[in-house]
Amino acid sequence: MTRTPVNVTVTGAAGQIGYALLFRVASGHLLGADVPVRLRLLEIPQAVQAAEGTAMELDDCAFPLLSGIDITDDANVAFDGTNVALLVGARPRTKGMERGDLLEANGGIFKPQGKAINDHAADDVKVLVVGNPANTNALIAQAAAPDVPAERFTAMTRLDHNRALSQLAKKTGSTVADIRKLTIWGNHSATQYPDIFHAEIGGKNAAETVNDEKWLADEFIPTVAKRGAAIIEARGASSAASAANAAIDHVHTWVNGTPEGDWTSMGIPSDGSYGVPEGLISSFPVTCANGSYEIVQGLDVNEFSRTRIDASVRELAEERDAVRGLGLL
Ligand SMILES: NC(=O)c1ccc[n+]([C@@H]2O[C@H](COP(=O)([O-])OP(=O)(O)OC[C@H]3O[C@@H](n4cnc5c(N)ncnc54)[C@H](O)[C@@H]3O)[C@@H](O)[C@H]2O)c1
Ligand SMILES: O=C(O)C[C@H](O)C(=O)O
Repeated sequence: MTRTPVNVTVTGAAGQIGYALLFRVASGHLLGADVPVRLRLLEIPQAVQAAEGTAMELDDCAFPLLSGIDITDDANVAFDGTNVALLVGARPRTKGMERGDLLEANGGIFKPQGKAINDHAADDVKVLVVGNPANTNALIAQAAAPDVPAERFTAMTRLDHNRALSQLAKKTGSTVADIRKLTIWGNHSATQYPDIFHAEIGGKNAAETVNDEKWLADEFIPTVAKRGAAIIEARGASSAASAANAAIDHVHTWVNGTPEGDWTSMGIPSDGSYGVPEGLISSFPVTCANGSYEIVQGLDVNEFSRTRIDASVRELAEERDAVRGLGLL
């Protein structure tokens, strides 16, 4: 193998999502079937041994693209030279909690990790925050990394995007492959807004095809927004395989681009577009090309959408103020 391996750091490597994620990173699904990777696994000291067990299994898969695995409990080591950082390690919520309830428990993880990324990561580092509350944790990490361009810090709303695709396909008797230009706006929380007004199904406008505002307001939006809680209720544990899959999708699209005529949803630092205050990490419709993303501009936002986007953005501002109060920003 002649190509230099890409360093991929995964935090929380011994957790549920870590277990579903690492094998796909190592087999080429994250970056491409011709891109060798070196894995850097970060865990808390008590879970290092479990991460070593996973590393043994990774070895046993004999993945041709996997050039090595390092395991550490030191963030400065884990992020040394990292090109892609997947920040998964954080506590998941349990039944009855909202993701925002994790702010205090998890927020403290992301400031030192942001600093370690600032001080040690490769110049081209791309960061995806999965640990909840993902948007605000990404904001904390980004604020602690002033030397890294802010736009490299992103939060995962691709799971919400994928959930919305599936719900819309079911409702309309289409397949997810028929659907384009769906958007998740705002926070990865119960206030998020899955928007089908610009989406297309087989080239036709999705909202017109559905033609059922009651379904949109009372079924589609709450089903997507509360899917995480429904999974916790049913499984007794938060989503893991679908979350890992969405993390793979997020980074793969960021690196390899969105298909012509489509876009995706990513939590990214706002540049003020669509009235979202600059700096908040909010989900937007984006296109990706050449390893960068751009917000899709010029979409007409109707009143139904405006109210919902504003509510979710308000929550993001409140979360930002709360972590500022905790000294994390
Ligand atoms: N954004 C999303 O769409 C989405 C989807 C699913 C889950 N999540 C979130 O992802 C996070 C992880 O979920 P999980 O199911 O894998 O949880 P888990 O409890 O199974 O695993 C978390 C792992 O993180 C480790 N960890 C804790 N603190 C750490 C630190 N400072 N550094 C490194 N590792 C650390 C723990 O030891 C544990 O192994 C949760 O916060 C969950 O809510 C987000
Ligand atoms: O809902 C959760 O707490 C886990 C995750 O964010 C999800 O959306 O499944």
